[in-house]
Amino acid sequence: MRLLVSGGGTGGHIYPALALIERLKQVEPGTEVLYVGTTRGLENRIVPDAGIKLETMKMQGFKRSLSLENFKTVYLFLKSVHHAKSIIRDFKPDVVLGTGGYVSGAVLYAAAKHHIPTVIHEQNSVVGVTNKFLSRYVDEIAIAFEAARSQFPQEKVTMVGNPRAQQVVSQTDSQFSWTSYGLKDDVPTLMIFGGSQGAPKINKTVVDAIPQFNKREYQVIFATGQKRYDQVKEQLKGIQIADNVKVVPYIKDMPAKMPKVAALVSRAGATTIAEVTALGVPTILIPSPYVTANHQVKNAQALVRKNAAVMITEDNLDARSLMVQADKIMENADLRKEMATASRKLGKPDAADHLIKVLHKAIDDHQK
Ligand SMILES: CC(=O)N[C@H]1[C@@H](OP(=O)(O)OP(=O)(O)OC[C@H]2O[C@@H](n3ccc(=O)[nH]c3=O)[C@H](O)[C@@H]2O)O[C@H](CO)[C@@H](O)[C@@H]1O
Repeated sequence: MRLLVSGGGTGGHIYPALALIERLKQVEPGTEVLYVGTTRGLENRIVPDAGIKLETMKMQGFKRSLSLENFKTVYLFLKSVHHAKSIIRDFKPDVVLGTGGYVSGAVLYAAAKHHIPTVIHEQNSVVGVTNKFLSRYVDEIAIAFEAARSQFPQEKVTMVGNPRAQQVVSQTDSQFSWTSYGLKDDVPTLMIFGGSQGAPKINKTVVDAIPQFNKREYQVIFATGQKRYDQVKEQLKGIQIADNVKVVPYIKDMPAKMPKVAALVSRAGATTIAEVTALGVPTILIPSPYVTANHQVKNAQALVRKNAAVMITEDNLDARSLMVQADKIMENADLRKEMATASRKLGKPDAADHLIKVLHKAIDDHQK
């Protein structure tokens, strides 16, 4: 298959695309892939790291208020559609997949106008602006939460889950060892990160909690977000960090590591949730209050209702509330087992295979 993929800005849109590509290359070894991203998003690091060819375009989002910047946005969008058309002419894809972010808006719109089969993947329960716009033009829409179905033209929708779920469950036998971080393999590990970019409030709270984490029997791996690492190091000045706590900018190759954590503290982004439910990782979710229609709270509630996770709202987050929940879970293996079982019931560990079927359906329907 010749697959053109576009999704950008943040890890939650990029990792599902990469997981799909990895699986597609396994089942269809002749697959050729080209990825189109923005010049600024996380894809600039993550996509080439995964050995996938990346083309970039300059994009920006709309401002909510009327502003001159919006004219620039429209100009950049039209320029990107033009650029995307030339990429499509050169690459000649069989199908184009969009996983969200402004860049996928331009690429999928151009592909649909070119009569190339198109599929979008929506990771969230509340549909993103770009996918909402594209839903009129594309052939197929793959979703990961049932709640998204009614927000799209229903005849195009198929439930697939999130391909990243399949990727993490396929690596549960990885050789990864916590000793590579200076931690131990026989001690329960609590992993902490605030989404793919880190979250200042979570970071500050963890910094405040470090004197207590230092004294625990469990160990902690804390990723601050690449861009926020220097700020956290500044906050950490004068605070002692014991051997059981490690602070890093970013955790690469999460599919090898997440199966080896006892519990996770994180934002409630859709891709993170797909990973933890596929693996059954007990989770403390701190939804971002800065996202469209508060969708992370809805993501989190789906797990909390089934006792697969606990939620701390950002309003109630401080070192004390974090430690209460962290200790409750990390110091009780039976509770972790119960949460893991509940979480796994919500997982969709064959999502990539389902999405591949949808790609083929789009191709086949065009040949009819
Ligand atoms: C602020 C914002 O707009 N957030 C959105 C964004 O979140 P965000 O990009 O944070 O996405 P998710 O939480 O869904 O995914 C984060 C991804 O990054 C990985 N990871 C994280 C930290 C790290 O050090 N290493 C690493 O690999 C996680 O394992 C996961 O695969 O996209 C999601 C999916 O569309 C949405 O649900 C979120 O609401």
